[in-house]
Amino acid sequence: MPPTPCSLCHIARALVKRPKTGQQVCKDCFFEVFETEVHNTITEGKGIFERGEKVAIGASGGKDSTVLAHVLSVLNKRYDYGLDLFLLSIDEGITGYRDDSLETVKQNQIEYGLPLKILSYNELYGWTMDKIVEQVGRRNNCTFCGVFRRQALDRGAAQLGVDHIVTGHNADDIAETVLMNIMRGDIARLGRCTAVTTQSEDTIKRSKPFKYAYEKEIVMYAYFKKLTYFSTECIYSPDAYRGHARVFLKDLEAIRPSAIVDIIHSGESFQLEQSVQKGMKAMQTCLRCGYISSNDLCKACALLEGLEAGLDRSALRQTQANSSTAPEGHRTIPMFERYSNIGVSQPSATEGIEKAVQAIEIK
Ligand SMILES: Nc1ncnc2c1ncn2[C@@H]1O[C@H](COP(=O)(O)OP(=O)(O)OP(=O)(O)O)[C@@H](O)[C@H]1O
Repeated sequence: MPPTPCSLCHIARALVKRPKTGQQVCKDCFFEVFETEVHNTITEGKGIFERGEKVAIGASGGKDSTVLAHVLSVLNKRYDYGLDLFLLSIDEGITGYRDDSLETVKQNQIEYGLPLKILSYNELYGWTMDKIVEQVGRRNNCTFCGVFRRQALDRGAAQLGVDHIVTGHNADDIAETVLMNIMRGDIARLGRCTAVTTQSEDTIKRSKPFKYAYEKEIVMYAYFKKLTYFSTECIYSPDAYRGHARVFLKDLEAIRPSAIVDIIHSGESFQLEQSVQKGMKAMQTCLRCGYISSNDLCKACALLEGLEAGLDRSALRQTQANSSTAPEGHRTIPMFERYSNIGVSQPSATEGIEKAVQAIEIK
């Protein structure tokens, strides 16, 4: 049988069947179409970047963020976005996992010529995930890790003086999140989980340029480009609830590959009713560390208090009666400095409270 020609250039031999569209394409056309789709996500509407912006790529050493670092470097040059790119890695303190993947990031730093900053949970919170798992067990550890990482990325970005963080969340991740938010009835998160860029008051802008990139295509891209990435799963138990959504999504994808993008489109079409929006809490700054929070204590400080008190589950159930200072001898996260490198002063905790009060005041 003669070889199938590429359905895009019609010249070279088709070597891959695109998981997203079923098109049979040659390697070069696959690279081009993959990169162009990411470029389209980046430039759609008024675009996610501004010229001259300093952008931190959340780099875990895994396939998604490695491909993101590579593709962003390529597109930044090809389309002259004018971005100043950095790699930002969070060391969660997971022996035999993150220490190995960080070695991959260090290699990427050399390959892509991008400056790298590594910030650890240990220096920020005084805890490693190894220590946390020792105390709380494996069951709830993903909650701690997710909350701590989110804040650690913001703090790392502030230290780098960047205004924008991009992560390698892909189409599969986003479709899973839509499903999870529906299953949990988390309407507020459902309303914002499909946005390419999110930014609330006084938080660093975050974007997901791989919003429409299928995980399978990211793996194919990394494989054909021979990129160096770390492919081991986290050694601690995965998020069980997300695991169910993932299995369900993979089953749907096997029957109908467009299921992933269809679920994202469904998520995009949800609109929050005004009554839901009104019920959402105003933001203030955490009384213990100054990080943006909808309660007196941010989630990370509430979790730390739980850890310090030797409890495992108390933390997410924040009480409004929290004290404003850490108990004696207990660790406080260094005060959050949103603008540490660019000389703009950060609002004080009281200013944060005043702002929150103003936000809910009926005038
Ligand atoms: N330790 C970390 N340091 C910096 N960024 C991270 C870290 N962990 C995750 N991220 C960012 O969050 C994104 C989603 O993380 P997730 O834990 O879902 O990993 P993933 O889907 O396996 O991604 P990857 O293949 O990049 O590890 C990553 O692509 C990366 O941009």
